[in-house]
Amino acid sequence: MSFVTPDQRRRLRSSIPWFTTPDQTRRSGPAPFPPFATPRPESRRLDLRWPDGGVPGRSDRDKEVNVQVVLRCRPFSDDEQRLNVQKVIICNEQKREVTVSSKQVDKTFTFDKVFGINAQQRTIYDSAILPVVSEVLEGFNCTVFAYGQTGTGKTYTMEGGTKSKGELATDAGVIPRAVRQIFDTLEAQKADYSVKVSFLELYNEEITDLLAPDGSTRFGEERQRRTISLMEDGKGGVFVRGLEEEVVYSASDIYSLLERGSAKRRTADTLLNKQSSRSHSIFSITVHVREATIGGEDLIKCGKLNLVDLAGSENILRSGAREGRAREAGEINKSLLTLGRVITALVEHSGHIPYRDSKLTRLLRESLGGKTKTCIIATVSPSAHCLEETLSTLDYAYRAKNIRNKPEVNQKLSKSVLLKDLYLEIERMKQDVQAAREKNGVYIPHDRFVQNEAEKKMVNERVETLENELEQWKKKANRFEEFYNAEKEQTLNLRSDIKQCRENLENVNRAFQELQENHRMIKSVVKEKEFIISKLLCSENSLLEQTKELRTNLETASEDLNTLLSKLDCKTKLEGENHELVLKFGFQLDQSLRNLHKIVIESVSQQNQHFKSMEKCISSFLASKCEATKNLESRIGKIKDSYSSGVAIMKDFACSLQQKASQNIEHMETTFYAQAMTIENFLVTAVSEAEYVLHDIQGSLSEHKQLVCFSAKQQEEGLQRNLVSTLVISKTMIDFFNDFHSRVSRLMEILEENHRERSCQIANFEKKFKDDSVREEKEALKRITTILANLTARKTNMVSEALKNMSDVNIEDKRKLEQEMFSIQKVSEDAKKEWNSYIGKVENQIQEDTFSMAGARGTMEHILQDCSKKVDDSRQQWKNIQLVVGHINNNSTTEITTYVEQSISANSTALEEIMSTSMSADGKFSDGASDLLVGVNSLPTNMYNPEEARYHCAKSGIHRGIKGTSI
Ligand SMILES: Nc1ncnc2c1ncn2[C@@H]1O[C@H](COP(=O)(O)OP(=O)(O)OP(=O)(O)O)[C@@H](O)[C@H]1O
Repeated sequence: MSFVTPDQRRRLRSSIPWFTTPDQTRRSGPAPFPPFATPRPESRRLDLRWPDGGVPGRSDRDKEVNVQVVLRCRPFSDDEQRLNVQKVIICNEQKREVTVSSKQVDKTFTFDKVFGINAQQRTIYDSAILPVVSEVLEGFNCTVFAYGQTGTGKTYTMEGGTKSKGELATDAGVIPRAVRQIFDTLEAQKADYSVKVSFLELYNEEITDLLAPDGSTRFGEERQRRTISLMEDGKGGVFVRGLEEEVVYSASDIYSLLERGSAKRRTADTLLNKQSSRSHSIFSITVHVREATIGGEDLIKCGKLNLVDLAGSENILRSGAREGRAREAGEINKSLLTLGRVITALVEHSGHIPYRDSKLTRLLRESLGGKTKTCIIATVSPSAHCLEETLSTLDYAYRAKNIRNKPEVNQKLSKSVLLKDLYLEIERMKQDVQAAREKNGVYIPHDRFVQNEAEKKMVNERVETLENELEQWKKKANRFEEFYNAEKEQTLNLRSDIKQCRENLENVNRAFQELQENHRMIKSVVKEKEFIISKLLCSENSLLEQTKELRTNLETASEDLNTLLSKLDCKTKLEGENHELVLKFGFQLDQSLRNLHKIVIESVSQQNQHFKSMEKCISSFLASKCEATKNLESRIGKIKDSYSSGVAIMKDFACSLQQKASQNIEHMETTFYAQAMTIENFLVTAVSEAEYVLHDIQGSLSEHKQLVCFSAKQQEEGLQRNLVSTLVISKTMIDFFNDFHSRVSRLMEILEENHRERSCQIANFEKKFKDDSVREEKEALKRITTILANLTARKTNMVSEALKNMSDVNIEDKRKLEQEMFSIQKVSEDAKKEWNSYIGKVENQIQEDTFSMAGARGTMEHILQDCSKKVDDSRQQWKNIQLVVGHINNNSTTEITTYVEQSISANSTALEEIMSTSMSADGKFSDGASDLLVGVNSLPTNMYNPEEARYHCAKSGIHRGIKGTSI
């Protein structure tokens, strides 16, 4: 291999992949790697080795690491000191905490490292950046970027204060220190290496090459500011087409390039920073290190360090930016905003990360969530004036801590591939030189060239845009395809799951429906029972009401009866009064008769006197007088007879009335007694019937209760059985899984053991091989030709022996694995069998349960029918009772009314009879009295002779009768 010497230093113009691995570089453009340019041409064996001695290991690939975030607080500027600005930032480097403390806020943030105002550049570099640069030399791609408000020391941190080409100044920043570390390490390792650098600026979304040659030609300025384009590499990465990489041979080379590039950076004087960077800059150092392998072929290890100095976020008002500067600041803020959105999306694991929204995020894509190791240096000001921006920076940085990258070691390249690329590049350059020398290229006027260039640029841009779009579409299509496939797979899985679920659901639904049905039935039965009971209670209540009503009616009837009895009493009283009246009348009559008798005696005595005086005179008239007396006597007898007959009639009538009334009362009493008895009997019957019905209902209820209890018990038993079987099966499953787990862990142990054994064997083999190689090399020096054959044979034997051993081990492993698999299969089979038996058991159980439930349902239906029939019967009975009670009530009312009416009419008839009898007696009496008066009056008063009358009386016996009456 021929190395290029320092005097062959030249610029390599290439299409440089951005933040990508060398294999991607190879694909993207011709001859991307410089020849090895170590200023020590002698070839040496390298001491540098990959940790795993080869391609990056699986563990490397899978390992995710968080983005490291370092916070730095700058000291007060002179102006701030002069104005005595309040300090709001307190840094605790030990605790790695930074506290923002002011009147408005008091907030503490923790970072991976925290550096206060007194932190030196060297301290920061040694503790935060040095490990990162070491990783670059191990073959990783690493990025360090500074982020913060304008004027907080990003450029100071990255580049440093004073620039010196020789020794590092104390305030030298990250870039010069990293360059120094890289060269020092490589030199110390005496490695064959090549280092190249690039320096680009991103200003207003345009990329310019800061290392492009100065305006040596008249188109210099134009070339200097010529924008270059960012291209997609088709594998998710980007590369900057036309960015020049400068091969460097020493640290001082880089310093001068850095100085040159920095001088070209767009800066401006703002209120917050006298030399404020108005663009983002990316300084990249790519290191290639050659290392020899066992096979003798050289491999090239590659690492890349990207040092990013972002333009400061700024408050346009406070930075005093106007017009162009304000637009510029707007662009800066926009790209930083996109960076913020990317960080947020990464932290929140959003499906879409908006990398494509700005060129800055496209360039930093691999550093944020990619395969690069990243360290962010967040810079803040201690000043209270910057509180808002400081908080925003701290929030931003704090969120960025959660971004996880998957760093991967770059794949090593073989020397031959590298050489091929270099030859191609040399060939292309030769052709260029030849064309220039022979002047057989294309020569056109400058204006046309500028025009053509402009057109080319436009076309390029258009192509780039179209390529981007195409790439995007392709990506989208891929995404959709992936999504479609995933969806398809998921749909299939889901379908089978759904099928399974449906089956399960159907089973569960069936069981649930059955249970629901049973529950519903039981509920309805209970409801019906409740309804029946409530109805019975209602009817009982209404019966009680009716009974009460009946009692009230009876009471009313008995009151009526009492009234009737009192009326009868009245009537009896009236009759008594009548009797008294009759007696009085008889007494008065007697009195009258006595009076009459007296009068008659007086008359007789007078007549006797007359008789005596006129005995002689009226003796002639005695005959007539005797006749008249006889008539009178007969009339008096008649009156006496009629009077006594009247009294007897009255007495008979009163007796008959008395008899009738007592008969009536007796009749009524018997009727009422009979009615009361009927009602009582009826009530007794009704109550006994009701009791019977209630007893029946209670019986059926208790029957139901028993049945429900029985079915519940049966269900409980079934569930218990299910539970037991579930427990058994779960225990079996747990046992199975435990067994499975123990077997798997045993398998793992065996595998690990095998792995260890194999590693051990390999290491032994390697060691042995090395020892043998050294020994054999020594021997080979002596007996190169003869021993070479033996050596080869021995090596072959050794290799075959080792291979045999390995294959034996493999066979053994396979056997063990097969054994384990067999046992696992057996366990699975057992589990399957148990599961099937369990399913059978469960099915039988369910069938039994279903059968018993059907039986219970039939019985319940039967009982319900009985119950409803009984309820109908009882309803009918109660209706009958109602009718009978109504009938009895009506009858008794009618009978009582009739009796009362009859009694009233009988009473009135009796009264009428009494009246008529009394009147007829009166008439007869008055007739007799008048007759008597007439007879008395008809007697001759002048001829009355008492002697004659006495004579006549004596003759007729009247005198005796009168005397007897008076006695
Ligand atoms: N840690 C520090 N020690 C001493 N001086 C510092 C420190 N940090 C920053 N400075 C000074 O502060 C000023 C602004 O720093 P610098 O230009 O690096 O800020 P910046 O963040 O890059 O600003 P911008 O975003 O505007 O470019 C400089 O004069 C610099 O020397």
